[in-house]
Amino acid sequence: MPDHAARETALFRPHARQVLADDWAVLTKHSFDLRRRDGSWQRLTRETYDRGNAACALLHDPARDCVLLVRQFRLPAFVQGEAGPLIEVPAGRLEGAAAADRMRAELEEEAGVTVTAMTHLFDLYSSPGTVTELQSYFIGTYAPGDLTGPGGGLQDEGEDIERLELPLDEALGMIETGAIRDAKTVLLLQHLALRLARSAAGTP
Ligand SMILES: Nc1nc2c(ncn2[C@@H]2O[C@H](COP(=O)(O)OP(=O)(O)O[C@H]3O[C@H](CO)[C@@H](O)[C@H](O)[C@@H]3O)[C@@H](O)[C@H]2O)c(=O)[nH]1
Ligand SMILES: [Mg+2]
Repeated sequence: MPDHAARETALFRPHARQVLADDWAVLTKHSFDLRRRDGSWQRLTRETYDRGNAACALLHDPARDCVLLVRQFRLPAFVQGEAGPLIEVPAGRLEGAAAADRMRAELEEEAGVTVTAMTHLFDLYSSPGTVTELQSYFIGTYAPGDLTGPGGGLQDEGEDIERLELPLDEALGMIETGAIRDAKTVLLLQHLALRLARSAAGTP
């Protein structure tokens, strides 16, 4: 990733940087001057957590009107009080690869699906107050014959991922009850519902 935090702009003047942790991801404390809207400069410190960029994808089977999701244990959600594993769309870190290529590989690894038709929607910040991550969102279709592998994730990386196929309406209902509360998953399910409603109404 280019080092934009070292760059002086009309808004931002870097002052000092300290790496607080450099292990799984990099936690950095930045000191910088920020130009306020009245033209004055203010010295600030902020921390960034850099775990690279990521991609996520929602696959829909139009014939059965169901979606392909995964369920896995997430420690940060458990720390927050989540009782069990989280239901999510397949997703993964890019590790330097192109987003579409990495996403196809993640779909194989996590959900055992070989995807043919997939469209890039947009790139969104996951949590821009803290995390540098930009996440590429994809949507696509699949059929039962595309479920060619076992999925499950990489055991030697500690992954134990369950594949779920749910009717779209049931998945949308699970957002209302709180059974699905991973933000990227909610966003993609609602995006799909909106797309299908617009296409049924003949709206482009
Ligand atoms: N050793 C170690 N491994 C970690 C750590 N954090 C995560 N891992 C492991 O690293 C792997 C990363 O798997 P990916 O599939 O590449 O990423 P992801 O965790 O699914 O990330 C996606 O989903 C997250 C949850 O919604 C998102 O936060 C993230 O942005 C991304 O979309 C997983 O095996 C995970 O357990 C850590 O601190 N240390
Ligand atoms: Mg993953």
